[in-house]
Amino acid sequence: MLDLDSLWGTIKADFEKEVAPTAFNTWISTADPVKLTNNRLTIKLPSELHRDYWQRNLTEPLLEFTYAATHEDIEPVFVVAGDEPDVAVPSHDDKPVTHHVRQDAKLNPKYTFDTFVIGKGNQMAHAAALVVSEEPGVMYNPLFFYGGVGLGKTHLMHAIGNKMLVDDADTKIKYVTSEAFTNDFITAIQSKTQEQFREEYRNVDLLLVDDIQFFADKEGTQEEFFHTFNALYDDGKQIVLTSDRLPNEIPKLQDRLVSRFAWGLSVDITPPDLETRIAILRNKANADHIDIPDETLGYIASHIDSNVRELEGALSRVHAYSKLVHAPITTELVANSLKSLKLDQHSSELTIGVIQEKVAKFYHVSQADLKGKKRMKAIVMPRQIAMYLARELTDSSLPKIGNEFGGKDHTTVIHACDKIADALKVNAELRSEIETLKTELTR
Ligand SMILES: Nc1ncnc2c1ncn2[C@@H]1O[C@H](COP(=O)(O)OP(=O)(O)OP(=O)(O)O)[C@@H](O)[C@H]1O
Repeated sequence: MLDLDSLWGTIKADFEKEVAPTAFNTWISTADPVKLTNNRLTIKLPSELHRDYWQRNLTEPLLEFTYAATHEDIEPVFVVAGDEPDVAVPSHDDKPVTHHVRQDAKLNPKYTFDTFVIGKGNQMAHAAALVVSEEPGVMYNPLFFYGGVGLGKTHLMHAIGNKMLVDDADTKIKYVTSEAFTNDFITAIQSKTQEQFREEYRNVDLLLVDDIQFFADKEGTQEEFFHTFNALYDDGKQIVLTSDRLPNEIPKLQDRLVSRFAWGLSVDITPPDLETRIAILRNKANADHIDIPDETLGYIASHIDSNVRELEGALSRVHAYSKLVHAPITTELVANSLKSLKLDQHSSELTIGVIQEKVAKFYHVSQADLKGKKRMKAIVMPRQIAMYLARELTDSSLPKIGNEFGGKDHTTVIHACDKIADALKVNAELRSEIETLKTELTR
């Protein structure tokens, strides 16, 4: 995330291109960004009139510009100079304790239970999250969410934290991705501040670690995490983890971690069905004040069935497009612009069969061999490449991919993907072959 000054510099430059010079001097130059915390950007304005103007006319472009600069949803908070005690930039000494806590937590305020749409694929995960937020450290510890990308694992994780903060603003929460944990740990070693690191990670009521599949292969980090886990667990503190797969499917994850993760509850999230996708779109449209008929929401939802992130992106593009062409959103408008709205890139157009055909031809093997059981290298490698590409380029689940390769188990697919991912790191020739295949397949 950019710092406040750089972010504001980018926003101002964007506004400068967008509005007339007089308007720029009147409204933009007089605005003073005072803080950026928890995805809330506080902007101090000289008068009520300025605030009204920003709220009515400048919020929409501001949201667009902040999103373009940060790839995050930043909520603007407008305060009028002199009105608001919170306006002054607090010195480190007078910051309320809760600010430290919230800032550390780095929770997205929009990821709450209220904004989460419950459907068949996430019902169980939602229920478990709710229980944990009400009675942390008691029932399901650790709580482990797993499933494909963009299906709401992070959202639910933050919802637990946000709920706990509502119940008690002093709750100490730490949210990190496994990569951030690893980086913090390495920095601590380099700067000899391990004590501080431990203090920071073990002195919390709730620890949220996202995407722990990236702990694979990281021996030292796993060791440290093991001790962090034990310290928190023994203290009755809640731990919530997410991953794209079950702990025992994460390669090179120490057995003692796998077994500890199994102490609590592991629950998967699967892609939403059509009704849930429509409900998610409806919620998002309402939240963002986008005027769109139900029929059109249904139309979009039927085109995007991969994940919720894609779904939200599609709605934003449709919204931006309707503003660009100064036309209300209708099914006709969307249907006529499928290409420019990137809604026709339905990933199911690229089937696993097509990938198999292309890979077989490229490596001079038969498609039947790719689906078969032969173990010689000349066949195993193309088979693994085809599985890898199926995982990368389609939205098919692991079991579905396994199925299309002659009924193989999903762990075989995971193994193949990991093998190729590892080989790609060291094998330049393979990198170029896969690039060529990808280009041909996505053309
Ligand atoms: N059921 C839902 N209701 C409302 N919004 C949802 C739901 N599921 C996901 N989303 C939204 O979809 C987007 C992607 O979700 P999220 O980041 O939680 O996915 P994820 O499973 O953590 O993916 P990744 O593995 O890529 O990190 C977020 O904006 C989130 O708010």
